Amino acid sequence: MSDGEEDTSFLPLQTSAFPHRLLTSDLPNPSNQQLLIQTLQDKVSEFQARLCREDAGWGSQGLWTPKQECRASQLEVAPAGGGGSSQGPSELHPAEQGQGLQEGSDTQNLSHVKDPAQQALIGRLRAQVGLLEEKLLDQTQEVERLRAGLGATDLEKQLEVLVLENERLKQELRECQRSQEVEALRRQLAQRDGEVQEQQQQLRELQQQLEQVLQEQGTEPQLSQRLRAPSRQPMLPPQAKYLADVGEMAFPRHKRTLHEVQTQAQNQALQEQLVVQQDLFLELQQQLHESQRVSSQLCAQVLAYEGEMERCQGQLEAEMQTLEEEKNRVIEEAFIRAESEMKAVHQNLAGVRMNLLTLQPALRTLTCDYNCLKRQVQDFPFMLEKAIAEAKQEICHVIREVSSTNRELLRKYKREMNLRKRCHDELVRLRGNIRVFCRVRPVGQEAGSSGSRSIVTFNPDDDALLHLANKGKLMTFELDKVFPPQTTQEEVFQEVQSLITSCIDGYNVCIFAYGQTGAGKTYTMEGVADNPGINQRALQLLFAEVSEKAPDWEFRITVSMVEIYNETLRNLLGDNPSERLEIKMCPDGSGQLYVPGLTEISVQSVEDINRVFNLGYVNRATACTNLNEHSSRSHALLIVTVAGVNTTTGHRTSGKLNLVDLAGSERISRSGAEGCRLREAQCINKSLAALGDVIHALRSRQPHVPFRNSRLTYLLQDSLSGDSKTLMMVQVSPLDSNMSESVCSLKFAQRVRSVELGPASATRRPADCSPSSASPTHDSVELDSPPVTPMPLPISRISSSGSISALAGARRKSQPHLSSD
Ligand SMILES: Nc1ncnc2c1ncn2[C@@H]1O[C@H](COP(=O)(O)OP(=O)(O)OP(=O)(O)O)[C@@H](O)[C@H]1O
Repeated sequence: MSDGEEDTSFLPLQTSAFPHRLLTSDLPNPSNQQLLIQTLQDKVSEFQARLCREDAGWGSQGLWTPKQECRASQLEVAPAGGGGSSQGPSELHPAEQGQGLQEGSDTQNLSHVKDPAQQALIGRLRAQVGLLEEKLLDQTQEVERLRAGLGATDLEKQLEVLVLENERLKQELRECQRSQEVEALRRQLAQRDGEVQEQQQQLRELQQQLEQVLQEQGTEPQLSQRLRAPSRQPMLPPQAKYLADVGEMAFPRHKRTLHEVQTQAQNQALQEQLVVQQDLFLELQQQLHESQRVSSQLCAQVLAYEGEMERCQGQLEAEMQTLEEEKNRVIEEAFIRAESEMKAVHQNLAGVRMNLLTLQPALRTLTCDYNCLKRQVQDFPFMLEKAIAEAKQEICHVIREVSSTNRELLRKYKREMNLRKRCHDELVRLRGNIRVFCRVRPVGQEAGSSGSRSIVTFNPDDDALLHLANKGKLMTFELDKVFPPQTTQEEVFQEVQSLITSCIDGYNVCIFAYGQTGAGKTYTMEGVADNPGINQRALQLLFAEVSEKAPDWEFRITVSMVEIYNETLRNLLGDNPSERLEIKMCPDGSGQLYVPGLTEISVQSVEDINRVFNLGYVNRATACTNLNEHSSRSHALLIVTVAGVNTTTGHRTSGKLNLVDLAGSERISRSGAEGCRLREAQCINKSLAALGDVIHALRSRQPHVPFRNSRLTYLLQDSLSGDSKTLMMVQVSPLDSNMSESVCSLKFAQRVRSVELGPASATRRPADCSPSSASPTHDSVELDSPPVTPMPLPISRISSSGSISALAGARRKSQPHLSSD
């Protein structure tokens, strides 16, 4: 070792931080620590044992050299600095060193160690090791306790893996180092042992030689002899041999010199051996440095692992702290929540208790009710049987009462019906069986109306008055009802529907539309497609009334369509519309009239009516070239027969509704007609005049009614006589261009209506009328014919069944249709 080089191989272990930190660290596996400590202790012990052996070897020779003293002083003073080697031989005696060993450490099991300093050092180390082992055990138990309390976490698992890895690396390192060191130490030990033995042998031989030389100083011959026998001193160095030779020559003078030389030679040899030992010692020191360096590395690793473990433990503790705080917080929240819930539950419980207390009386009441009901249920079959029997008796009694009441009601109903009919008859009688209405058509829709103005005015306070401005004079006409131009078809029909329904009761009814051409007769009777007139509405009303009376009454409604042109009667629903029909006396001697060949078609719905009207208009069109012209000059009759039977009483009724669209009432002088037109006009005027005469005669209760003056009145004889009801609808144009015709029409209406009504005659119902009354039998009966008692005219004694399905597709444009709705 050179001066200034710091030898730390013999630093006291208690001053090093390594063992303390190693043992006080929180290593998870104490067995690893113990193993490491044990390894270090073994190394120290082995090194100490080797030193002891060396010391023992030196001590056995009884020699103490300054070098040995110097090494001992280095063991003690090395921590103070690196000048141990330069301080020279220590003043400390070996005996004092042994005393220090006994005072400073446990000398147990250290008897083999001669060096007291080493013994003290080892004792202190062992004491530290024992102290640290106790600390380590405590730490290990603390770690185990924490681990048991926390359970395995990810951090702990990671720590365990690191520890296992650390242990494995340490083990490998220890095994490697131990095997290398043990091997090296063994070799060194063996070498040192050999060298020591060889040196001891040489020393023993030198001592023997020295003793012999000393003995020979007293015994020259023995010395000379020994000096002459070089073969016996083969180990003497050449200098000694040379000195022996010189001694032999100058023995007395060089005896002392020889002794000195030999001593020097021996010292030199010992010096050389000491140098070798020092080299060996330096080598061992280097090995110890190497071992300490490895130990330092291991300590660094252990420190790193300790840091890692401390960090992990810190994290673990922080996590535990966080979990603990979280647990406390959750427990506190749960406690608060549980308290509030408990409070709510207590409140609910209190409410439930209150409800329970409240419900108990109700429960008792319900229990009583239940028991009562139970008894009632048990008694129910008997009560039910009894109640059923009573109910049956009561029902039978009620049925009997209802039957008697029904009979009484039926009787009252019949009486009321008769009373109603009598009242109606009385009303009609008071109002007159013949009524005259006037309808003024609107301006602007008449042919040739341009430049003309209205001359008709109305009285807003009296709907029976009509004023006509004629050449500066205001003519006033009084009728039963005046319809101004704005009157709708529905309003007109409402005024006539009472007449129509009376035919269901067995009355005969005639409704005439009278007026000049274009005054609106056809519009009033037939109407237009989207606004039907009286014909369609009358049939629709009849259907409604008949259905209302069902099932007490069964009705059959039949229709016939007839045209009278130039006093010729034609069947519009027959197969041959051109065929002329005749009005004949019934051959059974009843005196009733009938029209042989007149077609009657039974209708039951709106669709049937439309088909009948189509057929009538088609047949009317085929009989003439110009339908419009022809229609203005012919009378069109729609004859509706309503026959009913009471399903209860068997009472029968039969009424006839005649809806007549008369021909235009123009004067011949105005039209200037000639030839055929003149004959047409003559026929029209004749029939219209005959109609006026008949109505006048009927209204004035004349004993003779000239029915036979025209085909029209003759055909309608049964519907005009007796208690039949007649309505004359006079159509008037309001234009001044039609002034004269309007005046004529209104005068005709006035003449018909102005007849004074006579005392009420004993009218008879058609069903009650006796057909035996005398009636004119000749067609040429004039107005002065003897009075006749009106009687019904049986029109269709022989009727051909009309085929509705054979209707042609052609249809007159103005033909209105009833809606099936
Ligand atoms: N009140 C009314 N409202 C609206 N239009 C009417 C009215 N009266 C008549 N008309 C119209 O006047 C025209 C002639 O009427 P309509 O054919 O009914 O006369 P008419 O008296 O029957 O003639 P004709 O004697 O030639 O048959 C028709 O187009 C008809 O639609």
